[in-house]
Amino acid sequence: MESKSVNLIPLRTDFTEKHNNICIFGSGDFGRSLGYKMLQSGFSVTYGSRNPDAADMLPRGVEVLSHAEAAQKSSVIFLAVHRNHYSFLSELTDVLQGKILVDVSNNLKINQYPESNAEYLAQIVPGAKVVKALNTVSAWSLQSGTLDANRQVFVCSNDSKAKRFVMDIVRSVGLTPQDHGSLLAAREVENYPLQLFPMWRLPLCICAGLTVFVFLYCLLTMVIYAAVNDNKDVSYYIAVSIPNKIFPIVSLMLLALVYIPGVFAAIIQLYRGTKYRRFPNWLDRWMLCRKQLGLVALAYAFLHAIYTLIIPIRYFVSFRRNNNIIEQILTNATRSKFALSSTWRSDTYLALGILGFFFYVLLGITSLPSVSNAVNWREFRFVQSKLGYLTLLLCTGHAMVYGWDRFLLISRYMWFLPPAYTLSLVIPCVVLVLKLILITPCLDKRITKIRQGWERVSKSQKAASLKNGKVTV
Ligand SMILES: NC(=O)C1=CN([C@@H]2O[C@H](COP(=O)(O)OP(=O)(O)OC[C@H]3O[C@@H](n4cnc5c(N)ncnc54)[C@H](OP(=O)(O)O)[C@@H]3O)[C@@H](O)[C@H]2O)C=CC1
Ligand SMILES: [Cu+2]
Repeated sequence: MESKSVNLIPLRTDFTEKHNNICIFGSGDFGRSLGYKMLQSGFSVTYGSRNPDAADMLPRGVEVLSHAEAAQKSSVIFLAVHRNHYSFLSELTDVLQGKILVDVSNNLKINQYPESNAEYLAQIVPGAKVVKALNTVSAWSLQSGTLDANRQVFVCSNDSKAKRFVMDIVRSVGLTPQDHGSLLAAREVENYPLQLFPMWRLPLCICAGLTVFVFLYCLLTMVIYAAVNDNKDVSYYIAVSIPNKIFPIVSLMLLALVYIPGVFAAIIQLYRGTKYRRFPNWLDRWMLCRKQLGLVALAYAFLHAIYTLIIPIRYFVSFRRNNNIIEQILTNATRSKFALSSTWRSDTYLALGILGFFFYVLLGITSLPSVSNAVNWREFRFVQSKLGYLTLLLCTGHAMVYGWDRFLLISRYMWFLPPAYTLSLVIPCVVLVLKLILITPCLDKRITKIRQGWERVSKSQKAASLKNGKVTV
């Protein structure tokens, strides 16, 4: 509600008469919504259209003229026309001389043309000051006012004055302009709306790959093995039992994958003796998608928690339990005594799971922009690193106590394959052991020094600098 009232008040009042009039070429969806928004914000709007008389769906209170007439009414023209129709502008080069021409266009594919639409426009109308803006805002959100998700407007131009002017207009309609530099950046800006979750692709692919792998592993060792060896049909495991193995196993693997690149980075820096050299590309990409990896891991942990809660109400579980009791009554036998060690084991396993899940959720919450913006850098690092490792430790402990000594029992190896839970322990154990080594005082001190800018000078570098007469410390 508040955002709407802000949108209605012009934030800048020093526009002159001519500046206060905005010209829009094109009376289509975007042109219409933009005009509506401009009117709301206190600007007067003139449309340039091929058929001024036929443009009857435009907001009330606007003027509709031919392109040439409309252009004369304002010093800034928003071009709400698709790129493949820009050719009509070549006849208007005289009237567009010195005008600010705002390119709002998008393409259908990433890097569809050799040059950006804005650069192409600058070639067609060389006398105009071309500014790229507003292409990341949809016509629908402009008109309906649901701009909360995409308030940011990237603006770029070779003319800094024109760029500032357009940024002021953008601000006046309640959006947040972001200076993206020269027109060279237009290509990148035009690609933004076409990208589909770019940071999520790698984490989702890794997650999908691991899910398929663990599913096949469980299918083989649980369902197919039982069918082949014991002639038993346990295919119903596919609905709940196997997913409840996949979710915790993949979740723990993904959580470990969040922390392993940090460990690799520290090892690389220690080996190189400097932080002033780029990491390999694969490591950079991996580091950048850690948050997404963590969130996918959290989603799987959630599913594991829900699947675990429904275990007591499953038919097959209650059937087995009741059958066991009935059998004991009929044979008048007590099969098992209360085992203290098993009680400890199961309680520890559950407690570690609950605590691990709690910190998991806490990590997820602190990665939300609204929360991470409210904490300083040190607090953020504390939560993401220290609490992150604590979560990994608790969850690894949870999986270890769950499995206990099962990995030692040969009867648990189906076709020589270890029990599925052991798969989840490999990466976390590697990460935790490496981290333990890295936090030993001698290595920790060295890494801290490197991260503060210290560099190890190699013998050859020393010799070279001595040769050049330089003194190195
Ligand atoms: N729709 C959206 O949500 C968004 C659109 N954009 C961009 O805004 C621009 C306009 O999109 P949109 O409004 O959806 O498209 P429309 O097809 O709805 O409108 C385009 C307008 O361009 C004009 N036009 C069509 N053909 C020609 C031609 N041969 N010569 C001159 N003018 C012509 C017409 O206006 P008239 O009849 O008055 O001349 C027409 O209404 C595009 O570049 C698009 O990429 C950017 C962000 C979001
Ligand atoms: Cu669990």
